[in-house]
Amino acid sequence: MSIENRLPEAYLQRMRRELGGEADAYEASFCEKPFYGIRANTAKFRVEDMKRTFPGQLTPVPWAPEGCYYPAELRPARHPYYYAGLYYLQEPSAMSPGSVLPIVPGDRVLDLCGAPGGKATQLGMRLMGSGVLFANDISASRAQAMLKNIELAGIPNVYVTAETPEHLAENFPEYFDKILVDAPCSGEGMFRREPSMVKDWEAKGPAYYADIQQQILRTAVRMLRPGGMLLYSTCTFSTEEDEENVRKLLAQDPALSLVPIAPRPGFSDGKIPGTVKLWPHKIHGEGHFLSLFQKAGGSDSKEAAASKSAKCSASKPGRLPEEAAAFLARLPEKYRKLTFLQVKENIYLLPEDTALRPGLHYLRTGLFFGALKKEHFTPSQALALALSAEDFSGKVLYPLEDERVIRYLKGETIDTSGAEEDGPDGWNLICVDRYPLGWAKRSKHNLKNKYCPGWRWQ
Ligand SMILES: C[S@@+](CC[C@H](N)C(=O)[O-])C[C@H]1O[C@@H](n2cnc3c(N)ncnc32)[C@H](O)[C@@H]1O
Repeated sequence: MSIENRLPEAYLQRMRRELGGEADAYEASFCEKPFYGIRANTAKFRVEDMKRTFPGQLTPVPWAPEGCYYPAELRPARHPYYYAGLYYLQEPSAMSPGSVLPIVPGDRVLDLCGAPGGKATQLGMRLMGSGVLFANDISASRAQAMLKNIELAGIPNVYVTAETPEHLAENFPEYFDKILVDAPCSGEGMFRREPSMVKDWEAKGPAYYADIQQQILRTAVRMLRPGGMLLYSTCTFSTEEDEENVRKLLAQDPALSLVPIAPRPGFSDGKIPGTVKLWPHKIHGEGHFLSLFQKAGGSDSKEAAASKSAKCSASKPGRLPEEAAAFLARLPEKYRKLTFLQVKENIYLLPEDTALRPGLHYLRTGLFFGALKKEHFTPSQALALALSAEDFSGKVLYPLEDERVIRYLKGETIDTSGAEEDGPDGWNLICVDRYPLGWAKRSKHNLKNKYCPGWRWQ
């Protein structure tokens, strides 16, 4: 199909005007096939191990140290390591915002427009279990999809909410150290990969999104602590949505300054120095825009922000029911010292920052530890993926090539009679190599499958 038939006339005219001598290269990029990206979950799995898993098949994404390209025929989602949450499949350019925002363990991080969670899982992994990730999306159904990705990635220190930015801001004034606003946009950078975005562009256009983005950004800034940093990204090229929004935000809030993003291979300058554009005709990836801000006044420390919000923290919990307490006693100390929250039969282990606020729509409050049914405790799928094999004494380690790995992922009961891994009855963590997949309950010579039914290998 010709480029004129694929893209709206008004869009083509604008791009030809703006890109000048590069317009032909931009249009020619629509003949290329999309690029596929895989990002190591470095909280569990090193990039070198990922490369060894797919020998000779992965090549580095130049701007994202944890990212690689893979050939379409590889199908890494049909591999048991995918079910162990060891990597995430992500469009290569979409790896840039989560890699540029300078997250350090211990940070309070907000991903305000987070679903389906590509960047949220990246931010969460960079926290390495310390600090807290708030993963939010205005849409509850999209936030639900994000929750699954976060659980699969094994991120324990997380709150997942489905909230308006305004409602969050009322509850978390100047609370976060780092905020990502990966805003809804007109999607021009995705036209090659997702032609359906073209229809949305024709129906709404950049101006519609620019207003929403400005509103989201202003609200996000209210939640940024003095000294904190905010990354604003879109997957569009329109100046109205990108640089104009940067200018408006800087003009309306004197406390904000633009932090120049350090050059990386593949990064081109935006129209404002220090901002970044990724262009599909210059890189192997789709279009993106990035800008980084800092709020003045870093003297207001994290501790001060903590005391400001301490009055809203969770109330002191009661005692854990006996079976759940016995199970918790088998976990490492870092889990045992967490505050727990029981909501009906479900028990959650709250991040050190017990940032619960009444009236917010939480889909997840911390690590889902497990459920109690008639006093009996069942550990959760999320807990299995947050643990490492060393964290739990009762476990079965199957090598990758063992056919029982796929049988376990399909939900089958595994007969262990005569097998050397027979052990005491009770809960066992089933692992592929040394990476947890889920739970099974051993009874005599059977491992009764407790793998989450919705997650099964199809
Ligand atoms: C570009 S997508 C985010 C992609 C996501 N960051 C990722 O990497 O997977 C934008 C998201 O913003 C959400 N959204 C739209 N309007 C919003 C608003 N006013 N506040 C918060 N999120 C919003 C949409 O539901 C959508 O999931």
